[in-house]
Amino acid sequence: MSSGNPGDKPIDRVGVAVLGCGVVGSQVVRLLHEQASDLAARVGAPLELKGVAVRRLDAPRDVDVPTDLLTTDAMGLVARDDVDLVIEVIGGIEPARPLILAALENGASVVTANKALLAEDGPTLYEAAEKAGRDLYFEAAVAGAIPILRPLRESLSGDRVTRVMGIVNGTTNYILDKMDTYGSGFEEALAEAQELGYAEADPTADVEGFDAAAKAAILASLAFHTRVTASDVHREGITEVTAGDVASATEMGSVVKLLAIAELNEASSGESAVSARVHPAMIPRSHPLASVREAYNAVFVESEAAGQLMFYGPGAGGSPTASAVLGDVVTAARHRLQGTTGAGESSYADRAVLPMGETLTRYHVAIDVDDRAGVLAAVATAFAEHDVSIQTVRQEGRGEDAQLVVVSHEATDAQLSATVEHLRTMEIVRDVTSVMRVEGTE
Ligand SMILES: NC(=O)C1=CN([C@@H]2O[C@H](COP(=O)(O)OP(=O)(O)OC[C@H]3O[C@@H](n4cnc5c(N)ncnc54)[C@H](O)[C@@H]3O)[C@@H](O)[C@H]2O)C=CC1
Ligand SMILES: N[C@@H](CC=O)C(=O)O
Ligand code: NA
Repeated sequence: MSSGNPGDKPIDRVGVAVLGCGVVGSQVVRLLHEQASDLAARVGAPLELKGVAVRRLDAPRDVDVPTDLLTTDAMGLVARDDVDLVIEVIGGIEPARPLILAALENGASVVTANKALLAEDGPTLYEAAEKAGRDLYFEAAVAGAIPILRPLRESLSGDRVTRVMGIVNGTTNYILDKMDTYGSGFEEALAEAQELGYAEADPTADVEGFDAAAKAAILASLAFHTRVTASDVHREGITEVTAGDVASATEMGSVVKLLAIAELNEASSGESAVSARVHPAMIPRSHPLASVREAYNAVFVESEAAGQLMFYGPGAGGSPTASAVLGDVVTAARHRLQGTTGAGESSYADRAVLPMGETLTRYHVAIDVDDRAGVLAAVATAFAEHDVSIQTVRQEGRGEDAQLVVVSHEATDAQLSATVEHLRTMEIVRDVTSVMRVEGTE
């Protein structure tokens, strides 16, 4: 805890502005109203809603807002002297960034759910908060309602986190779960996820892995006390995942999940470096993350002293996300009343980010081959030429339908992808039908 701004005048109520009244904003406004007396008791003073900035005054919304509180002038609302706390739930980079910066400059604390902005330009915002002596909280930005950032920032700050692996995008988990459980098509499952309010305004952010990559950057920064931005994160989405991949995973007793992984590795220099990546992977059905269904999220944290911890819950949707926002609001409002701030950003470690090619991983490769003598040996030789050791090989079918399914031991991603390229050029290989990383096994 540090002192807020020495020039602050004491306040006996906390003026709140909400920017954006969509899926999340409408639920924040609802809870501010419905839980007003509990929130006041927890904060120690009433939270007074001063205004709600919207794009269109006459748009339909999921909450009734008194018309005198609605405004289309978000910047004007943020500039008001009676606004002590700004909740930004517009999303995206502009105009969220200038609004948050203006709020902090004007002496308001900020609570945001905006992972895209934090992962792109977090340091600018952290510095502005530090300079203003105000809080900047963003628990809702990663894994919705699940308390994960505060545990990393506070509860685990006495431990040494070594790995964070999670399902942090509800939309893609919903789609993969529907493909796995009901054999649903991709488009149909995405439309359902949009209907349920899980998807981003542009669902490309979900299905191409941008949203999960932003969250991976935030998780890596907090877990390893360093600065990782979204552009440092290796990113692959789920648009290339086929029904064949899902079936191949089922054959293996596994399931396909979009994973966000942040871990401490050793760089070629010998220094410790951060690996941050988002990609689909096969995990065994016995792994705790395999049972994460629908739009639920879960984050698996490994640390030196605590061992393994798992955080699980609703990762998307208006009401769950509003729960995380309100938790931050209570803390920031309390600090504002007490004239203090919480622990700020901790990025003392300044670690390098490991390129994906140097990251150790494992591959599952399904190959259609000619069923004749020497095929298995030729495939094994291709793996050996790239110094990749094979853990298991399974042959399925015969003749025209022969297929080899190979699971490798750990190797660098560069070695593994070179092996796959090599296989594609071999005369006995008719097609490489499924390539996927494998996680969650020894
Ligand atoms: N929907 C979800 O499940 C979750 C969303 N988030 C994050 O919460 C934020 C909000 O997301 P949603 O509510 O889902 O998006 P949304 O698109 O439903 O809501 C955003 C609202 O902001 C309004 N808006 C746009 N420009 C504005 C402006 N200049 N002034 C005032 N209002 C403006 C839009 O009209 C819209 O109603 C995003 O950062 C998102 O990434 C985080 C966790 C979960
Ligand atoms: N679009 C996101 C919303 C929460 O962050 C998701 O699907 O998880
Ligand atoms: Na969260």
